[in-house]
Amino acid sequence: MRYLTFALAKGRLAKKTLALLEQIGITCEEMKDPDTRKLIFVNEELKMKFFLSKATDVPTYVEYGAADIGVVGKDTILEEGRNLYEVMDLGFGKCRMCVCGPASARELLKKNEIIRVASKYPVIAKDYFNNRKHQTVEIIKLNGSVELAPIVGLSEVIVDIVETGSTLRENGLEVLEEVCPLSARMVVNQVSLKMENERIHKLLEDLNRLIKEENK
Ligand SMILES: Nc1ncnc2c1ncn2[C@@H]1O[C@H](COP(=O)(O)OP(=O)(O)OP(=O)(O)O)[C@@H](O)[C@H]1O
Ligand SMILES: O=P(O)(O)OC[C@H]1O[C@H](OP(=O)(O)OP(=O)(O)O)[C@H](O)[C@@H]1O
Repeated sequence: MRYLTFALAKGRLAKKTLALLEQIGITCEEMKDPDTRKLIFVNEELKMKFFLSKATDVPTYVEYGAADIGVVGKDTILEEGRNLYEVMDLGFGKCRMCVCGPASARELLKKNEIIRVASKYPVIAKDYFNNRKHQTVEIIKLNGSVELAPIVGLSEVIVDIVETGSTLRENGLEVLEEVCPLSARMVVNQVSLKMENERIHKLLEDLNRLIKEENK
């Protein structure tokens, strides 16, 4: 039997991803060691391999088949635009992609004026405003602390993730429009879904059952 390889996003989603897999009997003890510098972990019994990578790289590993299965946020899937199958909403890591800014920016969005939009997610931001043909926007790519942009005058608004809303509140900003809801998703390589159909379907069935029970 060949190994089934999982690419998991490190960071915020990692802990819950590992906990979810553990609940359906997919474990890898070695991976839990916080001091390990190892990058890939093997469960010989299950014939499975696991690695954690930067979230934005998960869709790349899965598209090329270096991983059969990936777990990553919907935001990353949309931004990376890779060829893969999104097979399941895992129901954790819930947040929203929003257009945010100071309350005064509301008027600019209504008036269809030219606006500058700062974001870590230039593709999502561009797609969102492209659908509004009447508004011209300049997208400015940032790599973090995006809320700074309207405060220091880099942009009028931002497109960013909002979870609790604390970052916005503490910086005098608010949600102006919602782009889409987000959560962690399972993605599968297109060839693997055919070649490893049985094993992947069993995994999806187990996860579905678990998620349904948890939501009861
Ligand atoms: N409050 C939140 N802020 C950001 N991402 C969140 C939040 N809640 C859930 N998520 C999910 O977690 C993922 C981000 O995880 P993480 O914060 O580890 O990465 P990151 O900050 O984008 O990475 P990096 O620090 O490498 O830029 C997002 O892709 C999103 O799907
Ligand atoms: O609504 P909240 O609960 O405040 O969460 C949202 C904030 O968290 C994320 O930033 P992160 O901590 O990943 O830092 P970054 O901005 O440097 O990416 C996101 O980009 C928002 O800034």
